[in-house]
Formats: sequence, C-alpha cells, structure tokens
Amino acid sequence: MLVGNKIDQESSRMVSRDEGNKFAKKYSMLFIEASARTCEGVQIAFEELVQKIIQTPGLWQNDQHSQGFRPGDTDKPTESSGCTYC
Ligand SMILES: Nc1nc2c(ncn2[C@@H]2O[C@H](COP(=O)(O)OP(=O)(O)OP(=O)(O)O)[C@@H](O)[C@H]2O)c(=O)[nH]1
Repeated sequence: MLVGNKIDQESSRMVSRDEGNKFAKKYSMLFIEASARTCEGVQIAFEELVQKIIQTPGLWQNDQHSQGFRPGDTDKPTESSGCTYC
C-alpha cells in the first residue's frame, strides 16, 4: 500500500493525487492519501489494507515452506523470524 501523507498541508503538496494513483497502479499497490496529524484517511487506510489481506489468501494461508509468523500460526515465531526493526 502506498500512502500519501500530510494531506492537511495541501498548499505544500509535491505529488498530485493523480500522480500518486498512477504510480500505485503501475506497481499494483493500493493507494490512499492521509494525514497523520488530522487522522483523515488513516482508518480507511487500515480498513482497505485488512480487506486486501483477507481477499488474498496467499498472504495468510499456512504454507509449510514459508518463514516467519502468519495469522493462524499456532507456534511462536523463532528468534530469527522476528522483527528486525524493533
Ligand atoms: N502536517 C503534518 N505533519 C506531519 C504528518 N505526519 C508527520 N508529520 C510531521 O512530519 C515530521 C516527520 O515525521 P516523522 O514521523 O518523523 O516522519 P519520518 O518519516 O521519520 O520523516 P519525514 O520523511 O521527514 O516525514 C514530524 O514533525 C511530524 O510531526 C502529517 O500528516 N501532517
């Protein structure tokens, strides 16, 4: 998902909505504009993302060969499969 942030700063916009839409389409991504400051578009971004995940079984169905932790997994993730950022 591509999220164009800071839509509350319309006067400083650098990327048009159309440009964002076209870029997202080119790379087969969902596109949404939002503002972390005013929260506009934030809830819909999460809703659309979850909707997409639910509609794409390959993202969450159990796969013996996959690594990491997926919804529906009953085992705890291994240390090496945890988030490397936090
Ligand atoms: N007006 C406005 N400011 C925002 C928004 N989201 C983030 N900011 C501000 O942008 C600055 C950077 O925010 P960060 O959360 O640190 O984002 P970052 O990705 O680490 O950094 P940047 O690439 O500079 O955006 C902070 O001063 C935030 O308060 C938004 O939607 N609207």
